This record gives sequence, C-alpha cells and structure tokens, in this order.
Amino acid sequence: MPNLQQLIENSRVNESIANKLFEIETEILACQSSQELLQRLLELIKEKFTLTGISLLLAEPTPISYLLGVKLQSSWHQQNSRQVSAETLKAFHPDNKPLLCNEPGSLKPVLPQSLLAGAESVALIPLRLENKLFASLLFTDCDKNRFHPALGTLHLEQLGVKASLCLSNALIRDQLEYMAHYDRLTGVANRRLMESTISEELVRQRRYGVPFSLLFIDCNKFKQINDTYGHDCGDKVLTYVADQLSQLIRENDHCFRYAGDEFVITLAGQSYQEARAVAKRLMAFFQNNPMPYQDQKLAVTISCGVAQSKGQENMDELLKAADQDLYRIKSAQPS
Ligand SMILES: Nc1nc2c(ncn2[C@@H]2O[C@H](COP(=O)(O)OP(=O)(O)OP(=O)(O)O)[C@@H](O)[C@H]2O)c(=O)[nH]1
Repeated sequence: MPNLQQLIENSRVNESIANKLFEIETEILACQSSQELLQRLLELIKEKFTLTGISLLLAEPTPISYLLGVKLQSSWHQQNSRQVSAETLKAFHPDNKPLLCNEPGSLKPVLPQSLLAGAESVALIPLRLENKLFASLLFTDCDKNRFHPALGTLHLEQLGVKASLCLSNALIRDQLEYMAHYDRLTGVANRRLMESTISEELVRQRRYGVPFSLLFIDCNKFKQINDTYGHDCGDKVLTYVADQLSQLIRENDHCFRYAGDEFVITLAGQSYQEARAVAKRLMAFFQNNPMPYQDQKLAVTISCGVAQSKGQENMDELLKAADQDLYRIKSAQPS
C-alpha cells in the first residue's frame, strides 16, 4: 500500500504533467496552420518533458496528401518527420492506444537514424484525424524505464487526443485556405490567387522597373479528347498539363488554372523575348511528350499566348493582350 507521502508525491507529479499538457494545448490551439502546429507541438513536448528525442511518423498514404504534398519536401519535414506505411503504423496501435517499449531494436525499421543512438526506451502516441490514424508521435529517452511497457499511458493518451483535436481544427483552416486558392482537380493555384499574384507583380514592376510577362495557355482540341476518351481522361489530361507546366517553369514563376482547359503562367522579371522563348519551350515539350494513358500515348498539345506589361496596363488589359496573342497563334494552326 502506498503511504500518504507517496500519494501526495504522485498527485503532485500528476498535477505537474496536467499543467504542462494544458500549456501545450493552449499554445497549439493558437497555431494558424497544421504545419505551424506540428512544429510547435514537437518543440513544446521536447522542451517541457525533457525528452532525448522526438519525431513524427506520418502514415503513408496520408488522408491529406493534397495538403501535405509539397510541405513534405520542406527541410523541417526532412529533419523531423518520416513516412511509414499506414499498415505498419496501425500495427503499433491495435487498440488506438500509445505503445511503450524499452527494446528499441524491435522498432529499428521505423526509428529515424538520428534518434537511434540515444534511445533506450520509446513511446509512440497515435494521432487520429476523422477516425483514421494520421501519424504517431515518437518519443525516445535515454532512460530504459522512462517508457517501460508496464507503465500506464493515460497522460500520453490525453496528449494524443488533445493534439489530434487541435490538428483537426488547424486542418479545417488549411482546407478552407486551400479551397479558396487552389484548384482541387489539378492542384495548381486558382484564378483568385492568380489575380493577387499579378497585382503584386504589377506593383513591383512599377516600383522597381523590372519586366513582367505572362503566358495564356490553352490545350489544343481538348473538347475532342473529352468526347473521344471521356471526361475522366479529360481530367487526367488537365492534371498532366498542370503538373508538367509547374515542373517546367522556374521557382519564382507560377502556374494557375484560369478556367476549363486554360492556364496562366506568370513570369517574374522576364521580358517579352524571354517569355516567347519559354512559350516555345513549353509548346515543344508537349509536342514531344504525349501523355501515357492506359497502354497508349495520347497526343496532348498546348498553345501559348504571350504578353509583357509595359507598366501602364492593368491586369485585365494584360490578360486580354495574352489571350489575343493566343487567339492569333491558334488561328494560324491547321484545323
Ligand atoms: N474533363 C474536363 N473537361 C473540362 C473541364 N473544364 C472544362 N472542360 C471542357 O473543356 C472543353 C473546352 O473546350 P474548348 O474551349 O472548345 O477547347 P478545345 O476543344 O481545346 O478547342 P480549341 O481551343 O479551339 O482547340 C469544354 O468541352 C469543357 O466542357 C474539366 O474540369 N474537366
């Protein structure tokens, strides 16, 4: 039977842990995005619970790949997270509860190399989104007894549930932000984001006198693709075009879906001649690279109109000039 002194000491420890969890929850609730939340969560846990190491194991495929896609390549994710198959992760949490282990060797396949050296015991805490396992928080400690399997996991469960709830909130914000600015089918930015990008570029051009050009792009005979191969194939073509365009332009250029089969690319700091050269390069790429579709190669080609801002015109005038150039190019093509 624990004596009174021990009970008082236990309750003091519990209260201290509850306070730390409350502080973490309060801070992460204020985060504006899921990315900010994950970063802050890991920093706070490591600091408040003085862990040897901490990392994030992300279930692959993730239920939010369209939100995480690009972010996974960031240096933060490279250093602090790791993708693990959803099946492997699920096997650690058969009852959705945290896993404690002081035989870290058995977790070697999922333990990041950087944490392996100082790990004598490990805790894995499941994070869930809409009832699906999304990730596991991975804690390591140099004390073999810190995460001894015989210990209770109530506090870790609370941490997992609270972090999951806060993450769900942040993801709703991310999704709203994404829907407002990105095209769900192709993943490239939408017309709304295009408008603010062009406005900013025009201001920059007027202030610093740097050139600014844009391309107005249309897929050739797209209606025919839809009519011949079906709407799903048409959707794949649009995604293919958007992916290729995004990869073919520079980091500070941007690709937007304008409408239907039309895309706009902004070329920061590029003159008319340079923009023409980009247009030529993009059109040639599609001429030479038909889209793999089922067991065929589908001809997918584009036409590009070009316009350069001279510093006087507004966004609509600039887009109109590029559209007229596109019309001129399309009219010259054999039907
Ligand atoms: N599959 C699919 N089709 C779309 C989408 N949005 C628009 N469309 C179709 O895109 C087609 C565009 O047709 P047009 O503007 O005539 O283009 P086109 O056939 O490429 O004609 P040209 O530009 O003269 O070569 C229309 O049939 C639209 O229904 C979409 O998200 N997915």
